[in-house]
Amino acid sequence: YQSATQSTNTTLYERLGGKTTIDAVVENLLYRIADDPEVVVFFANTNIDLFAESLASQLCDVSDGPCRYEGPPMDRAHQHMGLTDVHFNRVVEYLDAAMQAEDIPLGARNELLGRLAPMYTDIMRLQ
Ligand code: HEM
Repeated sequence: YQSATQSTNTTLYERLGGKTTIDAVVENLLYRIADDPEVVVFFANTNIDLFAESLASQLCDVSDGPCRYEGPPMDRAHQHMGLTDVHFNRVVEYLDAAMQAEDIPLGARNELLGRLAPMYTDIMRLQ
Protein backbone atom coordinates (compact mmCIF):
# COMPACT_ATOMS: atom_id res chain seq x y z
CA TYR A 1 0.00 0.00 0.00
CA GLN A 2 1.26 3.46 -0.90
CA SER A 3 -0.25 6.61 0.52
CA ALA A 4 -1.77 8.85 -2.16
CA THR A 5 0.70 11.63 -1.43
CA GLN A 6 3.69 9.40 -2.15
CA SER A 7 5.07 8.53 -5.57
CA THR A 8 5.65 4.89 -6.32
CA ASN A 9 8.46 3.17 -4.42
CA THR A 10 10.26 6.20 -3.11
CA THR A 11 10.71 7.28 0.46
CA LEU A 12 10.11 10.85 1.51
CA TYR A 13 13.86 11.00 2.22
CA GLU A 14 14.59 10.29 -1.45
CA ARG A 15 12.01 12.83 -2.63
CA LEU A 16 13.62 15.43 -0.38
CA GLY A 17 16.91 14.81 -2.18
CA GLY A 18 18.66 12.65 0.40
CA LYS A 19 21.52 13.63 2.69
CA THR A 20 23.06 16.32 0.44
CA THR A 21 19.83 18.29 0.19
CA ILE A 22 18.87 17.80 3.84
CA ASP A 23 22.28 19.12 4.93
CA ALA A 24 21.82 22.11 2.61
CA VAL A 25 18.34 22.75 4.02
CA VAL A 26 19.67 22.70 7.58
CA GLU A 27 22.46 25.14 6.68
CA ASN A 28 19.99 27.43 4.89
CA LEU A 29 17.70 27.26 7.94
CA LEU A 30 20.58 28.25 10.22
CA TYR A 31 21.14 31.45 8.21
CA ARG A 32 17.47 32.36 8.51
CA ILE A 33 17.55 31.71 12.27
CA ALA A 34 20.75 33.76 12.60
CA ASP A 35 19.03 36.69 10.82
CA ASP A 36 16.05 36.75 13.20
CA PRO A 37 16.86 38.37 16.56
CA GLU A 38 13.70 36.97 18.16
CA VAL A 39 14.71 33.42 17.31
CA VAL A 40 18.50 33.45 17.45
CA VAL A 41 18.48 34.38 21.15
CA PHE A 42 17.36 30.86 22.00
CA PHE A 43 20.54 29.48 20.44
CA ALA A 44 22.94 31.67 22.46
CA ASN A 45 24.35 28.69 24.40
CA THR A 46 23.96 26.09 21.69
CA ASN A 47 26.77 24.30 19.89
CA ILE A 48 25.52 25.01 16.36
CA ASP A 49 27.52 22.25 14.67
CA LEU A 50 26.03 19.62 16.99
CA PHE A 51 22.56 21.12 16.61
CA ALA A 52 22.85 21.04 12.80
CA GLU A 53 23.98 17.42 12.85
CA SER A 54 21.25 16.41 15.26
CA LEU A 55 18.51 18.18 13.30
CA ALA A 56 19.72 16.68 10.01
CA SER A 57 19.61 13.20 11.52
CA GLN A 58 16.09 13.84 12.82
CA LEU A 59 14.89 15.03 9.40
CA CYS A 60 16.51 11.97 7.81
CA ASP A 61 14.91 9.64 10.37
CA VAL A 62 11.43 11.15 10.19
CA SER A 63 11.50 10.97 6.36
CA ASP A 64 12.32 7.24 6.45
CA GLY A 65 15.96 7.72 5.53
CA PRO A 66 18.87 5.59 6.75
CA CYS A 67 19.38 7.47 10.04
CA ARG A 68 18.25 7.16 13.62
CA TYR A 69 17.77 10.34 15.62
CA GLU A 70 19.65 9.79 18.86
CA GLY A 71 19.19 13.17 20.53
CA PRO A 72 16.95 13.94 23.48
CA PRO A 73 13.16 13.74 23.15
CA MET A 74 11.59 16.95 21.85
CA ASP A 75 10.04 17.96 25.19
CA ARG A 76 13.37 17.82 27.02
CA ALA A 77 15.36 19.31 24.11
CA HIS A 78 13.21 22.47 24.33
CA GLN A 79 12.30 22.60 28.00
CA HIS A 80 11.96 25.93 29.87
CA MET A 81 12.91 28.05 26.86
CA GLY A 82 9.68 30.06 27.04
CA LEU A 83 8.72 29.14 23.48
CA THR A 84 5.39 30.38 22.12
CA ASP A 85 3.36 29.61 19.00
CA VAL A 86 4.97 32.65 17.39
CA HIS A 87 8.44 31.07 17.71
CA PHE A 88 7.22 27.68 16.62
CA ASN A 89 5.46 29.02 13.52
CA ARG A 90 8.46 31.16 12.64
CA VAL A 91 10.84 28.20 12.66
CA VAL A 92 8.41 26.10 10.58
CA GLU A 93 8.12 28.99 8.11
CA TYR A 94 11.94 29.24 7.87
CA LEU A 95 12.23 25.50 7.37
CA ASP A 96 9.73 25.66 4.51
CA ALA A 97 11.56 28.63 2.98
CA ALA A 98 14.86 26.73 3.29
CA MET A 99 13.33 23.72 1.52
CA GLN A 100 11.99 25.99 -1.23
CA ALA A 101 15.44 27.53 -1.63
CA GLU A 102 16.80 24.02 -2.16
CA ASP A 103 14.14 23.33 -4.83
CA ILE A 104 12.30 20.62 -2.90
CA PRO A 105 8.90 20.06 -4.54
CA LEU A 106 5.74 21.21 -2.77
CA GLY A 107 4.45 17.70 -2.06
CA ALA A 108 7.65 16.60 -0.33
CA ARG A 109 7.86 19.87 1.61
CA ASN A 110 4.33 19.54 2.88
CA GLU A 111 4.78 15.91 3.77
CA LEU A 112 7.87 16.64 5.86
CA LEU A 113 6.13 19.55 7.62
CA GLY A 114 3.16 17.26 8.24
CA ARG A 115 5.43 14.75 9.96
CA LEU A 116 6.98 17.47 12.13
CA ALA A 117 3.70 19.13 13.09
CA PRO A 118 2.79 16.53 15.75
CA MET A 119 6.02 17.48 17.58
CA TYR A 120 4.35 20.77 18.49
CA THR A 121 2.70 19.20 21.54
CA ASP A 122 5.99 17.76 22.79
CA ILE A 123 7.99 20.94 22.15
CA MET A 124 5.41 23.01 24.08
CA ARG A 125 4.88 20.52 26.92
CA LEU A 126 7.62 21.77 29.27
CA GLN A 127 7.47 25.50 28.51
C1 HEM B 1 9.09 21.68 14.29
C2 HEM B 1 9.80 22.40 15.14
C3 HEM B 1 11.13 22.00 15.72
C4 HEM B 1 11.88 20.88 15.51
C5 HEM B 1 11.58 19.68 14.61
C6 HEM B 1 13.07 21.01 16.33
C7 HEM B 1 14.09 20.08 16.40
C8 HEM B 1 15.18 20.18 17.22
C9 HEM B 1 16.23 19.18 17.35
C10 HEM B 1 16.30 17.86 16.60
C11 HEM B 1 17.11 19.63 18.25
C12 HEM B 1 18.42 18.96 18.68
C13 HEM B 1 18.29 18.31 20.03
C14 HEM B 1 19.67 17.81 20.50
O1 HEM B 1 20.28 17.00 19.81
O2 HEM B 1 20.11 18.25 21.58
C15 HEM B 1 16.63 20.92 18.71
C16 HEM B 1 17.28 21.71 19.62
C17 HEM B 1 17.00 23.04 19.82
N1 HEM B 1 15.90 23.71 19.36
FE1 HEM B 1 14.45 22.93 18.22
N2 HEM B 1 13.02 22.19 17.00
C18 HEM B 1 11.85 22.83 16.65
C19 HEM B 1 11.42 24.04 17.11
C20 HEM B 1 12.20 24.94 17.77
C21 HEM B 1 11.84 26.33 18.03
C22 HEM B 1 10.52 26.98 17.64
C23 HEM B 1 12.91 26.89 18.68
C24 HEM B 1 13.11 28.31 19.15
C25 HEM B 1 12.68 29.36 18.47
C26 HEM B 1 13.91 25.86 18.85
C27 HEM B 1 15.10 26.04 19.48
C28 HEM B 1 16.00 25.02 19.75
C29 HEM B 1 17.23 25.21 20.49
C30 HEM B 1 17.73 26.51 21.07
C31 HEM B 1 17.86 23.96 20.53
C32 HEM B 1 19.21 23.63 21.15
C33 HEM B 1 19.07 23.30 22.60
C34 HEM B 1 20.47 23.01 23.15
O3 HEM B 1 21.35 23.86 23.00
O4 HEM B 1 20.64 21.96 23.74
N3 HEM B 1 13.44 24.70 18.29
N4 HEM B 1 15.46 21.22 18.06
